[in-house]
Amino acid sequence: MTDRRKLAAGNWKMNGTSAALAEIDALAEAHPAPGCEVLICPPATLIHRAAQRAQGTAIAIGGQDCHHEPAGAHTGDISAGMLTDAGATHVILGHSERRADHGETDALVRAKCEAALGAGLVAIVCVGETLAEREAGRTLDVVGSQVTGSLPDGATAARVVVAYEPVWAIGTGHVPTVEQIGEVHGHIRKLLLERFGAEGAGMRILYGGSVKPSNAAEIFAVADVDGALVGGASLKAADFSGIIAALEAA
Ligand SMILES: O=C(CO)COP(=O)(O)O
Repeated sequence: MTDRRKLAAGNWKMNGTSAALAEIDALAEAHPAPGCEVLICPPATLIHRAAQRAQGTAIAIGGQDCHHEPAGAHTGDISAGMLTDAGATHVILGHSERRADHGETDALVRAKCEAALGAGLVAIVCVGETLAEREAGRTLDVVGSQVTGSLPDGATAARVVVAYEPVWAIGTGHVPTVEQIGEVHGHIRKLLLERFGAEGAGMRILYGGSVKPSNAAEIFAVADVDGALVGGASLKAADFSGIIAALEAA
């Protein structure tokens, strides 16, 4: 058995100003010694202050994207080194919203992942099919090629996490069945094992898409689900707390 430490990751997306930092305080108070890793990825404007607030707590702070180059003429972008400088330890890469809104390809996500690893960050690489792709029976092909194309050769269990987020489940309240989640997570695990061997056995695979306190326990009971990447339900400490509790109990 490979020991994979479970991870509850919150993706605040483009939500939150200064007042939202109080949620981090509340979360830290509710979980002084959680039985899983807890990560909050606030918008870039809050990373530095969030990291300061989280100091001395069990909560890690991450970014939601980084550029693939270390510095240069890239207006509006943020490098991996800037994230670590601001206090981040993790970064989400290749989220479907970035793939859709910013045209991010697997090759670009892979380059970003290399940059993140080079800066000492843990990279959470997102993959997932659209509804049309699922209905066409292409889910495993699509997710498989995203995993293959987005992960760099040097990926290790300690530094790379995969997040399976079906696009049609994000923010919709629609959740795949536990069988569907298990099928995709099992396929991702097989690909990771084939390519990375023991490192692939140790890599965490998170599920994301409409995870709530009410459905978290049944999702966490699925084989090869090592935690969650949570959007809406991570914005309020009370909701995220319920998901953390379900993961601790899993
Ligand atoms: O995209 C997600 C996390 O990255 C999931 O978002 P929701 O939890 O709001 O569906």
